[in-house]
Order: sequence, then C-alpha cells, then structure tokens
Amino acid sequence: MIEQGNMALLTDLYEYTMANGFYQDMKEQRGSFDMFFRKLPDNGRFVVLAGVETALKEMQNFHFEQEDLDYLKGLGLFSQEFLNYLRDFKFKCKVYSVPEGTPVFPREPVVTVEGPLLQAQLFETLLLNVINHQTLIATKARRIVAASKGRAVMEFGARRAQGPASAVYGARAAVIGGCTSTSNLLAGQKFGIPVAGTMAHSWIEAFDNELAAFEAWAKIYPQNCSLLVDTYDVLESGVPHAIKVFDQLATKGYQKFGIRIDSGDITQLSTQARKMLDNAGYPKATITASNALDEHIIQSLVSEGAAIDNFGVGENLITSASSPVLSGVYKLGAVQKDDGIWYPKVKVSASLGKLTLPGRKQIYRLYDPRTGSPFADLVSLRDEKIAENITEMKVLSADPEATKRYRTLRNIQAVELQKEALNEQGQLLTGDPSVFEIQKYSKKKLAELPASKKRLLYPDEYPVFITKDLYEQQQELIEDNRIE
Ligand SMILES: Nc1ncnc2c1ncn2[C@@H]1O[C@H](COP(=O)(O)OP(=O)(O)OP(=O)(O)O)[C@@H](O)[C@H]1O
Ligand SMILES: O=P(O)(O)OC[C@H]1O[C@H](OP(=O)(O)OP(=O)(O)O)[C@H](O)[C@@H]1O
Ligand SMILES: O=C(O)c1cccnc1
Repeated sequence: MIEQGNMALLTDLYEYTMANGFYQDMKEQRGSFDMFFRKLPDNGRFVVLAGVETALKEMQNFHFEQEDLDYLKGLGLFSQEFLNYLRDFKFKCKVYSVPEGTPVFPREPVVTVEGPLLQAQLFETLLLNVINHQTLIATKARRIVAASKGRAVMEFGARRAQGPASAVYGARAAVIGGCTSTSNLLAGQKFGIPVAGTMAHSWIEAFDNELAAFEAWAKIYPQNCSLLVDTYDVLESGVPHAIKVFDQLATKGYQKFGIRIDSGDITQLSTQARKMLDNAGYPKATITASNALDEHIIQSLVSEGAAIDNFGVGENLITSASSPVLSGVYKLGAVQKDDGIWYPKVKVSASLGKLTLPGRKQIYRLYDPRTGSPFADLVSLRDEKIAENITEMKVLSADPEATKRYRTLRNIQAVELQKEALNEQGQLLTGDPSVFEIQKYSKKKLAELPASKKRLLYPDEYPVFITKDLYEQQQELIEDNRIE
C-alpha cells in the first residue's frame, strides 16, 4: 500500500467498465480531463497543491501483474482483447500540471490529463485519491505553520492517521505545507525528511521516579537531551528535575537541552518553565508544546505570549480534523475525434455551481505590475494567445453563481501556470523536486499573495476569471444540449 508500484487496481470498478467500453467503441479517440477543486477546507480561499509528483510517478508506474489480469478476468466483465491491451499497457498520455506547492483556487484546472480516452479515464480515481489527500494535508499544515509565526512545527501524527499510507504521504504533504520535521521514520526514509522527537510518558512511568527516568535518558542521549516534563507536575517536579539533569550534563560540557509540555494550560506552564530555565542558566533550552494542537490553539498560545520554540502537531494535522474532506473532481473537457479536431464537452448540472468549463484550457496568474502581487487567476482556452502584458481585457467570473460576472481588467501581467509534467513517453518533465524544494517554492508563491487572502478566519476572496471565448464556448454547449 505504501510502496509505489502496483496501483492499477486502486480505483473504482466503473473506470474499468468504461475503459473496456471505450476500447470496443472508440479505441482511437482521445480525451482531455481536468482536475479541479470546488469547495475548499476550513472556509479557506485556496489550497496548497500537493501530491502531484506522487501521482505522476504512480502514472509512470502504471502496469498490470498477472494476478491483476487474472482478477479482472475473473470478474467476467471484460473482453479478452481489452485484457490483452492492459497486459501490454503502454502509457500514451500527456499530463499538464500547475507545479506542486502552488496555492491554487476554485474551478481552475490544476492538472490536465490528455490521451487515449480509455487511459485518461483509468487514471481518474488514483489521481484524485493522491492529490485530494496530500493537498488537504498540505493546506492544513500551511494554516498551522502560519499560526506558529516562525516557530518550528514537527509532524507527530502517525499514530492518529487514517491508516499507513495517510501517515506516510500525510507527512510528505505536511512538509510541503511548511512543517520542518516528522516523527515518522518511514516518511523520513522515503522522502528525506529530517526526523525528530522526544519521549513518551511510558519512559517516565517505567522508572521508579521521574528524576531516575530523566537521568537514564541523559546518559544515553547527552548530545541533545529533550525531556517530557508533564507526567506528574510540570512546575513542581518536571522542570526542577530537568534542570537537575541539565546541570549534570552541563558540567560534562553538553549544552543542547529541551523540554516538552503535553498537557495543562500551555501558556502558563511554558512561561513559568521559561523563567525557571532562564534563572537556572539555560536560556537556550528549547520548549516544545504538544497536545491536540491546531491552528486556532496555536494562534491563541502565540498571542498570549506562550514561551514555545517548537510545536508538535499530530491528530488535527494528519487528519485535517476540522475539515476532513477535499472533494477535488476530474471532469472531461474535450474529446478528439478521428478528424483530429478537439470537441469541447460540458457537464450541465442541476446546480449551477457545478457547471464545468469546456475545452482544453490554460491558467494564468494575473499580477498587478505596480505591486508585484497577484490579484486573480484567469482560465483561458489553451489555443487563445494571452499576452504577457495586457492593457485591457474583458473577463467573466469563473463562478457561474457570482452576482457580478463581468469585469474589465487593465494593465496586468499574465504568467502561465500549467506546464507539461509528463510526456507521452512517460518521461517526467518537472525535474523531480525534493519535498523541501517543493516547500521552498510553495513559500515563495504564498508570499506573493496578499495577507488578506491568507488569514485564517474569513479570508478575502481571490477571484478566478474566465476569458470571453471560454465563456462563449460554454454557453454554446449549454444551448446545444438544451432539451426542446
Ligand atoms: N493557553 C491555552 N489556550 C488555548 N488552548 C490551550 C491552552 N493550553 C492548552 N490548550 C489546549 O487545550 C486542550 C485541552 O488541554 P488539557 O491539557 O487541559 O486537557 P487534556 O488534553 O484532557 O489533558 P490531559 O492530556 O492531561 O489528559 C488541548 O487541546 C490543549 O492544546
Ligand atoms: O495530540 P496530537 O496533536 O495528536 O500529538 C501527538 C500526541 O501523541 C502523544 O500522545 P500519546 O498519549 O499517544 O502518547 P504519550 O505517552 O507520548 O503522550 C503525544 O504526547 C501527543 O500528545
Ligand atoms: O517524539 C515525540 O515527542 C512524539 C512523537 C509522536 C507523538 N507524540 C510525541
């Protein structure tokens, strides 16, 4: 499950029944599918796109073992020709994506898969599974890290994650969202994330008393000695015992010390503990806080002046507990028929908000050259030529339910967002960045956004526009599909 490799069956049955049908009826036809988000977690205005590189590697690796083919055959639903096609599966899609780590907005196509309809269809569930999950956790991590105001956030969630894969890929996403380390060794090994940690209450309880537990720990780990001080009483027992042990270590020349507080009123306990450590001559000893933290508790702790250097955050981060679902979707935008022409497709829904954007598209981030800040994104048809510098342009809101749909934009700079990420030979074109390279890129792109769009409560809306050509194409298709 955690290993990359054989994810071909991590999907819904209907992808295969459709693919089998496409094989029989329109083997040569190509399709263009877009992944995009609608409703965003925690009433935020954007998500931090994550999981792209993982998904691309899964697509590169997409193949069938004999046992998969036997299983599919056993379902009695698929033609032998189709099963042979799967046996000899050769990736023939092109994937375009916004770079991983970019803050992205509702309704814009962040990943586009183009290729044989049957292949592009088969990738739907896997792509959504990977990108919805990691984007959700990276977005939550971004909120927690923002609330921490420069203090390190360690990812502690493995024990509370919903299963092994969520723990490992959740840790990856948490780092993309800004966490500095993880306690999860498998994630550390797999993605080169620094691992960090302290000790559990069991260590303290296993000894006859707290001091004995601290001394035993200090003997084994004198170089970097971090002690859990809340098993009995933080201020009466834990901190005084920790100071005693630090005194013993200091006489031997050691100087890297820390404590962790995991219960009680963290502001009061940490400020008192800070005074005690400072008075004892340990102003550099670090204080870590944990205990069901989230962005709101952290924001409150920081505003109260809690003396915390590091936060350890588990359950609320790794499960995105306050908003546990990200329902990114994958919709058909166009099909290419035998004549080589791409025909746009639209999904008209009972609810206007779910109307899709037809055609093959591109996204642009629109900057105000006076401030250097982006103020909106624009979705165009891919064949439209959007100039880098635009003097004037009439656009519409991408949200069909918006009350004020038309806008005229003046003097803007447009930067293309979607780039080719996987070519038809299955070669990765993203440069395969490390998680920390993605984190760095993400921070840079987040820093561009005005603070009002990033605040945790009631952030200001960031508009996504569509071009007139895209709007007209959408309207024509709605007309064509109208039942007389
Ligand atoms: N100053 C504070 N402001 C806001 N929330 C805080 C503050 N201090 C602690 N908290 C949070 O309050 C919640 C409850 O903490 P508390 O330690 O009282 O209960 P608990 O988790 O049941 O305790 P225990 O771990 O001892 O069983 C935790 O999520 C903790 O992070
Ligand atoms: O609260 P979270 O944000 O999920 O952070 C992780 C929690 O996991 C540990 O508790 P646990 O009671 O499992 O073990 P312990 O004995 O080490 O405290 C740790 O002490 C934190 O409280
Ligand atoms: O190392 C720690 O302190 C730790 C690790 C996982 C969960 N809670 C705490």
